[in-house]
Amino acid sequence: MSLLELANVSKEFDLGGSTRVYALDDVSLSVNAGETLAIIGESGSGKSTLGRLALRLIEPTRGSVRFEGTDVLALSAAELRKLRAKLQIIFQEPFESLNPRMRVADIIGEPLAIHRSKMSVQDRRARVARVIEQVGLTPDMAKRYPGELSGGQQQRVGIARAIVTEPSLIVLDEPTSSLDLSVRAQILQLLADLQAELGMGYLFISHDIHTVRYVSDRIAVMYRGRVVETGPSEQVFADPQHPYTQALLAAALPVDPDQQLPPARLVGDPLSPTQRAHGCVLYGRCPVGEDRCIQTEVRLVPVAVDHEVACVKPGASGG
Ligand SMILES: Nc1ncnc2c1ncn2[C@@H]1O[C@H](COP(=O)(O)OP(=O)(O)OP(=O)(O)O)[C@@H](O)[C@H]1O
Repeated sequence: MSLLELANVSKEFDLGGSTRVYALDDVSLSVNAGETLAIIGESGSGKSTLGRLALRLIEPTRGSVRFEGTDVLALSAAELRKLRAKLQIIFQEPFESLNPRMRVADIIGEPLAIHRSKMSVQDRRARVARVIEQVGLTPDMAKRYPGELSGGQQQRVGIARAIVTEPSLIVLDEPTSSLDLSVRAQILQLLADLQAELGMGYLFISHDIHTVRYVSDRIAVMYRGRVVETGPSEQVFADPQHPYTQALLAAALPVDPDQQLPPARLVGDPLSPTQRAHGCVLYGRCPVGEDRCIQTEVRLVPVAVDHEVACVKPGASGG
């Protein structure tokens, strides 16, 4: 069974009058235990909206969200609080997400006070000490304040706070993009080690193709609120089918000298977020777009095992 299952989820933000932002448009995806599903796309593609929606920090306009089989949208406030022990989130800016006036041990222990209120003070302390060690912090850091730590150490505190209640899924919203390259690699390694040890599923949001390639088992490529391609990462990287994925990879990865075809490039201007595309969401920017691309709804269709693409001519731009 999937840990997290989003089915036909849309999110529209009302800007007043009749203006709406179509942040997510009919998105379906799932995350299984122990795996990392990476969501990649440029700024404004709907990645953070998706992550927040998975935790019901915001509500979808349409569609369903299930966690371990439970309808998340039907939960009462008390039930939702309980669920948060199993479904955690780590944000991009560690410092902003940590209370500067609390000591590290209290920050990490706070979810236990909320979700494991019957736990004795002694057990709570022991659990916090164990998690501090698991994330690679030293025991003396327990008494410090976030402002006394480096960015990497702060993110380790954020990770410790997220895993202290033994969640089965963590949403990671650009967890390393505010960190230096060397620190970034260490944090990604820590996240991989923790996943191997604890078996958690990760919904990993990133705009960085290199990070995504390193961390993900499966990938969902988003553009303007829609998933345009999804599949096992290795396969999507080796054989991208959607012109947008091809352009994304061509822009970020070194050119293959054996490659005969010119790299895929996007043309024209992107659709405004307040316009909903009826056909392909990339129409107008796509190097191989045709009239039929806007005349019909473009759905995700299988091109290989577990590999789906929302394009009427997959593989066409050959980037
Ligand atoms: N509260 C809101 N009110 C109105 N529009 C919003 C709101 N939150 C997000 N949006 C819009 O929804 C679209 C998707 O935003 P979202 O933050 O999910 O994208 P993103 O892919 O995470 O981008 P980034 O990488 O820049 O964070 C954007 O056009 C954004 O401006």
